[in-house]
Amino acid sequence: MGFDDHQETTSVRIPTIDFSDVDLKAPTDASRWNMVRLQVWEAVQEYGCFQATYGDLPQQLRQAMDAAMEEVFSLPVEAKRRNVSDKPLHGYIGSSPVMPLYESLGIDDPETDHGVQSFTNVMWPSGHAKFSEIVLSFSKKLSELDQAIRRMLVESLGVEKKYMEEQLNSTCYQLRLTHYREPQTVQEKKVGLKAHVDQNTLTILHQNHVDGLDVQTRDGEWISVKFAPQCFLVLVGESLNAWTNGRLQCPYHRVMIRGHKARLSAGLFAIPKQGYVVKAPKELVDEEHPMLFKPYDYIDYLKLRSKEIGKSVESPLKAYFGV
Ligand SMILES: O=C(O)CCC(=O)C(=O)O
Ligand SMILES: [Fe+2]
Repeated sequence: MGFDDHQETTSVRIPTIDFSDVDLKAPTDASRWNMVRLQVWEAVQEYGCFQATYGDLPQQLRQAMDAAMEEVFSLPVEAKRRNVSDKPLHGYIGSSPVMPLYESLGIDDPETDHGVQSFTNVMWPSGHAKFSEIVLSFSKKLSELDQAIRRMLVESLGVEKKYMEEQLNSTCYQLRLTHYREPQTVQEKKVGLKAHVDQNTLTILHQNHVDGLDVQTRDGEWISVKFAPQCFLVLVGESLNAWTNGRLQCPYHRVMIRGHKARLSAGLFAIPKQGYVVKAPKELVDEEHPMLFKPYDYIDYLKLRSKEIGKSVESPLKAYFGV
């Protein structure tokens, strides 16, 4: 599982859930909210992911985001290297010998003016208001979807009275922009991004028109995700797997570049805040569900992981913090 980057994919489809008529901020139609909540709950238990149809984020904004990504990735590498962060793995990543097609940039706090401005000013010292505006609107919309999905999950676990605030306030965001250039030679490996589980809480991914993301099922089969036009892919990460004491899957996924077109993706990552210790509520630990992980500091975990980038470990969180 997880290690074999060349195994064939199957035609099973991961579920698509329609958020279009769901009132995300203050649900007025409880029956619609509850119905979608159930679909979300079933999908994350079985697959740890689903596609979300989310018309509140207009197609135009997605296209603007694609154009903005093209523009930022076409900057000289010296400019991109100025994207640094004090958090491990949060800045520019590129020119890796094991993943030659992969290049990514990270924007911390992308749903705030301040976060976006700092990134934009680093990339374009004389400013780029249009870029900032697109990234900010895009991230704000996706963060609303993230909050609604996590509210649904906490309610489904039945711990909303005591832990809703904690769960929703435990995270900050990063927007990670990724460019996978087209393979230039037949010898060049087609692995865009090696199989991995996300370490953060929840990830919501957008891509340009080029597919390439594969997700692994519990049985070890790879599903090729065919993004529908209005869809985003929502993925559970290890921190949410740990917080729910293993009730949700956090699936392995990878990117394979199969054609001759560059792929772009923008993922909103909900990430445990600095200093937050990930620990399952005691209500989610019992005889039937013994505690799976020791409480851990997310940033400490990232530091450990960043030392072994490119290495495959089957259950990395378990290896470090398994009980
Ligand atoms: O580019 C993608 O679609 C996936 C990116 C991803 O899995 C990651 O950055 O963790
Ligand atoms: Fe990922």
